[in-house]
Amino acid sequence: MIAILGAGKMGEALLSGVLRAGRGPGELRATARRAERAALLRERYGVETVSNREAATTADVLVLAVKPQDMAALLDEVGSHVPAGTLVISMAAGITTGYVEERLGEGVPVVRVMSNTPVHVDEAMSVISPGSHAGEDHLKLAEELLSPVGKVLRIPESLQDGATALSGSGPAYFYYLVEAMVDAGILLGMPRAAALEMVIQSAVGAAIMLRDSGEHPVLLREAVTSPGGTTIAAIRELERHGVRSAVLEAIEAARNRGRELAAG
Ligand SMILES: NC(=O)C1=CN([C@@H]2O[C@H](COP(=O)(O)OP(=O)(O)OC[C@H]3O[C@@H](n4cnc5c(N)ncnc54)[C@H](O)[C@@H]3O)[C@@H](O)[C@H]2O)C=CC1
Ligand SMILES: O=C(O)[C@@H]1CCC=N1
Repeated sequence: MIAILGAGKMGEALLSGVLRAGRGPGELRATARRAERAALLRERYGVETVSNREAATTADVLVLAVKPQDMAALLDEVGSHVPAGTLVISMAAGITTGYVEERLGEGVPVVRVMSNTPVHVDEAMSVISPGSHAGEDHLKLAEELLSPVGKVLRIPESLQDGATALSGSGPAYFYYLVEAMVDAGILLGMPRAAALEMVIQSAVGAAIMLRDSGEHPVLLREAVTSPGGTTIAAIRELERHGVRSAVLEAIEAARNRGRELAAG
């Protein structure tokens, strides 16, 4: 049985993905802080909602999906009740496997995951790392749970905060760019709906070409950039305003913030 502790945005998305992948609601449990939230999860997915303690003592796989700031309290509540054979999967930004392990009984295996919101459409990027008691079987189990909702990649835990900054937060950067491009359309006198449609379809087309063409992004951009044409006029402005450097610094800042989160 898989229990999701703190089924908020990410926990619910994973829950619905696991159900879409063919598991029955009887194989899942969820916990929530508020009674209305628990009722909504029961109604929407047909899963049983239980207390954190009950989930911790009965699950084979325990998914911790609370905010990093709530992790200490959750682990204080359930840590000593998790049997040694349970796989604990932590989805929180910044929280290390060591942090989770030291709040559980000796030898409980922990896998750290950084996923992202496209889990809603089975296009997540999930990056996993084993803690000190997790072996190949535990990683395989985590992969089995996450692969129906997107891609899964194994990385060393030292790169997890970087992955959080790059792919965990990644969708937000693309949405931000879309927002800015739609504003540019408004500036040029486009109706908002038309601007939004043009930008979203360009984003979808570009994303599918990036994924499916096998071409490097530089070559794809060069193919759009005609000599003396319109695209290079735009690229010159992006370079003049230091957008590439801003992206590097922004993602580094996100990585650094991830490092701070476990400290509370
Ligand atoms: N939102 C995102 O794009 C991503 C979030 N994450 C990580 O996923 C985790 C969850 O994030 P969201 O789903 O966005 O947050 P959220 O706030 O939507 O969900 C967390 C849920 O946990 C519940 N909760 C807190 N303490 C609890 C407790 N002791 N018992 C039961 N329920 C409890 C809250 O009421 C809330 O519903 C975070 O650790 C975050 O770092 C990871 C990747 C992407
Ligand atoms: O902003 C955050 O802290 C979370 C982690 C990755 C995406 N959202």
